Amino acid sequence: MTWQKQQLPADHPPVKSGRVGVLLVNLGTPDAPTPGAVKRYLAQFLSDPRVIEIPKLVWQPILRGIILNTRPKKSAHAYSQVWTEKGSPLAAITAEQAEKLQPRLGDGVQVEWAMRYGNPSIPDRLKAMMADGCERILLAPLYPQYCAATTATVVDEAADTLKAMRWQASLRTLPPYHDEPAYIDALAKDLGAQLDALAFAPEVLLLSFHGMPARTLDLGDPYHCHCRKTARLLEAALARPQLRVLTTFQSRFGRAKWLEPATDTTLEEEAARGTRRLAIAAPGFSADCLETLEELAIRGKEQFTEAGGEEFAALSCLNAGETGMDMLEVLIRRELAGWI
Ligand SMILES: C=CC1=C(C)c2cc3[nH]c(cc4nc(cc5[nH]c(cc1n2)c(C)c5CCC(=O)O)C(CCC(=O)O)=C4C)c(C)c3C=C
Ligand SMILES: [Fe+2]
Ligand SMILES: [Fe+2]
Repeated sequence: MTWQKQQLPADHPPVKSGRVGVLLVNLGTPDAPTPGAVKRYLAQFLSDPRVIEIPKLVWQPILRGIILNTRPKKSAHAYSQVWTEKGSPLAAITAEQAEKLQPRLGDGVQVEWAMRYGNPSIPDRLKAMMADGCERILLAPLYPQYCAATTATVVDEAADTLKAMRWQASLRTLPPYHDEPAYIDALAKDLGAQLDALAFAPEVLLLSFHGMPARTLDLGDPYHCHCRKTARLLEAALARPQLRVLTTFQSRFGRAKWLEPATDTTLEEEAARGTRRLAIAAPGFSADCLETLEELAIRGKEQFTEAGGEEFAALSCLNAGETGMDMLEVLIRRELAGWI
């Protein structure tokens, strides 16, 4: 027992010590596919200044006055199309990733998962891990490509949680892994197998990444470059010269200019220029979610076929499959060096 622990009040719960924690974090999702739950989630998500970089006094009236009165109903309908028995796909898959990582890392490491927006929250999980004796915690934002709107805000939230503590855990963060051989090889293996299993031979493979306002690139966010590098390395690793590989950005939000080319317009343009068979993959998403299952697999298919395309396949993310879990174990074990 350490000196500090002997000073705890007599009624303090027992403190285990020396454990290592790993907290897997993904973006977040509503608790239910209903307008009310989606509104609560979007209010938190879209109030984050890392996500919407517009002065609060200008943005909050637009968010509260317009967006939160219109978007939740539309988004809830989209969520209801992909919702599962285990809840939101993003939360269910992230939970499964944590569950499968736990035995791979052994008893000395406690694996937990959190959502940056919604539940379970980062503060809730960090406090629970510390109560269980985790004195060293690896924060693992599951975003291969760094972006201030995703990676940085996870670190902010963890730091804000620790800010209120006298006795803090030591934190490390998993760096972006957009060009890690373990990630590129996992994608090439998994997507290659999915392409081979298709009933048709695609002419085009579209690699669709989540979009961002274009000005973030000028402001120095490496996200665009990370996406481009992932795409270039993945194309080389796939080594399918007969397949035309394109990179696009999806999920445009608001009126500002976003990174281009856009996934939806590219799907229409490809069909219009004569492409008949197309497969789409989303290598930037570590888990299937609304953006892949609804926006790409449902709406993307409609966009492509209505413009004249004939065969369309949306390939799944690495999720909690063996290939993806092997990759996560490699990346996380390396960050735990010296801790376990
Ligand atoms: C300006 C708004 C948005 C930015 C910037 C943004 C960046 C960004 N998002 C992801 C990953 C995901 N986004 C998801 C959903 C989603 N994204 C936005 C808006 C912005 N995203 C909204 C409003 C929503 C909610 C759904 C909707 O109303 O359309 C999801 C899926 C969540 C789920 O529950 O399944 C993911 C994952 C990245 C990686 C990113 C920047 C790189
Ligand atoms: Fe998003
Ligand atoms: Fe770039």
